[in-house]
Amino acid sequence: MDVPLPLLLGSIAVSIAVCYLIFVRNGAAGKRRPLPPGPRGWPVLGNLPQLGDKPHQTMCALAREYGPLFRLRFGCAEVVVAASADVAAQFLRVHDANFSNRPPNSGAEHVAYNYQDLVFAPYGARWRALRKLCALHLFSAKALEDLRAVREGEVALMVRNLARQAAATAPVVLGQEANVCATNTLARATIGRRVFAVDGGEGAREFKEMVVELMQLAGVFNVGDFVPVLRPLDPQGVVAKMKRLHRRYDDMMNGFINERKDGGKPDGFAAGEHSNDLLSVLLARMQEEQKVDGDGEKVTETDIKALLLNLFTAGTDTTSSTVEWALAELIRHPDVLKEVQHELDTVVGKGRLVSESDLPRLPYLAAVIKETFRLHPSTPLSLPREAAGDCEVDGYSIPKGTTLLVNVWAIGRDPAMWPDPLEYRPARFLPGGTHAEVDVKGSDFGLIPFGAGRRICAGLSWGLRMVTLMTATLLHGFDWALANGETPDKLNMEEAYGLTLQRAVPLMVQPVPRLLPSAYGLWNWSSYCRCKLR
Ligand code: HEM
Repeated sequence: MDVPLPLLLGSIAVSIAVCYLIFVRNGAAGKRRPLPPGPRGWPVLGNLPQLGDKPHQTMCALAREYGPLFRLRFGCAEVVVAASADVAAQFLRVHDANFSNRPPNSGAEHVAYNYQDLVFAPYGARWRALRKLCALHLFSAKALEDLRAVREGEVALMVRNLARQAAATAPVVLGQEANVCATNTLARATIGRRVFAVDGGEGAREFKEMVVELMQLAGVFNVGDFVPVLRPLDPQGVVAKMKRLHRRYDDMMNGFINERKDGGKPDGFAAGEHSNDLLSVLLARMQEEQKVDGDGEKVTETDIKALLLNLFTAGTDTTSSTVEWALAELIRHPDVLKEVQHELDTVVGKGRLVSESDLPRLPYLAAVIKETFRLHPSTPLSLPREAAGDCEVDGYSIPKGTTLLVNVWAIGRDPAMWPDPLEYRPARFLPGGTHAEVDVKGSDFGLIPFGAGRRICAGLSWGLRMVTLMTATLLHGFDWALANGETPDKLNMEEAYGLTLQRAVPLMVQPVPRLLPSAYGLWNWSSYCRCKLR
């Protein structure tokens, strides 16, 4: 974009003045206690240019230099980064009430219906009501149990589809298969039907790309969010992309709602199956003119679209990319794969697929899932929080308005917490291991892939159940060979940064069925034998 020089210079001058005023104010506040240490930043932009293309890794390195609580400046915004379990616990347990809001950002404004969603809703009655709605209809113990057959059915469908593909020579893009499964499962629970054909197709690829694009855009530290006068200029083009993406999501959400209003269904999809799926409940509330929080505004179509958007974006790629990382780690660690398959064969046998009722009897599998979350948390910097008031943490002043980033990725690799932190070793979570009692549900701050405190992931119970069931079923159902002549020791494990942690190179595999054909619902022995013999 061409920006006239006088306008640019004027903008920078105003930015310097605004930032200076903020520093003077924060300097006065900081007299009581020092601000946390941190690297010196650039004029105006602060530390933004130093973040690199993988900010969670840069911030991990900075923690080694400045300690587990350090300070950055993004334009005019004060930022603190928590990079140890102890410091994270200070923020998310001791001071959680003070950090229960999210800072303003262009993603919430331009994609998430101007903060009308759940993820970015200000902490208060409306946020509470939205969480309650989700808990009641999707994530409570009862709702989870009611929807168990949906999850098991969709996972079985994915596995059957993979068993069919195993007879072909084309490699499978595992993340894509897992994404179709995660998305269809969530869709059946929320809008009462699948959104993709089981083998995915173009629509599924497009949807995954949309979620990945959203996560990439949300992961960009947008200069316009931090240097107010540069905001209208949108120097990185992020806002323009967000607006375009929002229109595509909005079309999709309108499609879901209009189809339900018309009582119809698009070609090729099963009719709606739940008269009490989340969409039905929300539409009924809208028609009855009920209020979201019993007190504020009535439920509107925008509320419904914003909530569905949250669920479809926060709940799909997070789940499928964790499954993809798990499979990649197990392909690299055949001894661990053998151990987990032995456990699965012993508990489940070879004549059927894994069911959710098997999961409590699979401790080694549970350890595999924890170890995967430790090394590959799907949101490496969690979601940001904002200080509602001044507070003190670890002897440092944290002024009101400071943005908090919790480096979940760095905490999972902290050598002070985890012996041999870079080694994939699930046994550390088994009885007798160094971390036998640790779980991922927000009370052990060394392992918080779902965050912690009041704003902990709303879909934790669903996400954890899906990741565990999908991984278990894939490991039980197949042996895995890498495609394209790749060898396990050379498998590329690089990360591509976004708000969620994608693999830089998607995992391409050849599944080789290892159960009786009837377990997959396959009765065609010839196609089964062909894939067994390859
Ligand atoms: C592997 C799966 C998942 C991971 C690792 C994950 C991780 C996270 C994290 C780190 C946060 C921020 C928590 C914080 O601020 O402390 C979050 C928030 C959230 N997640 Fe998840 N998530 C997953 C699956 C899901 C699913 C399946 C859904 C819904 C279908 C979901 C919906 C949400 C929502 C609505 C929030 C915002 C909560 C709030 O602001 O109150 N997530 N998630």
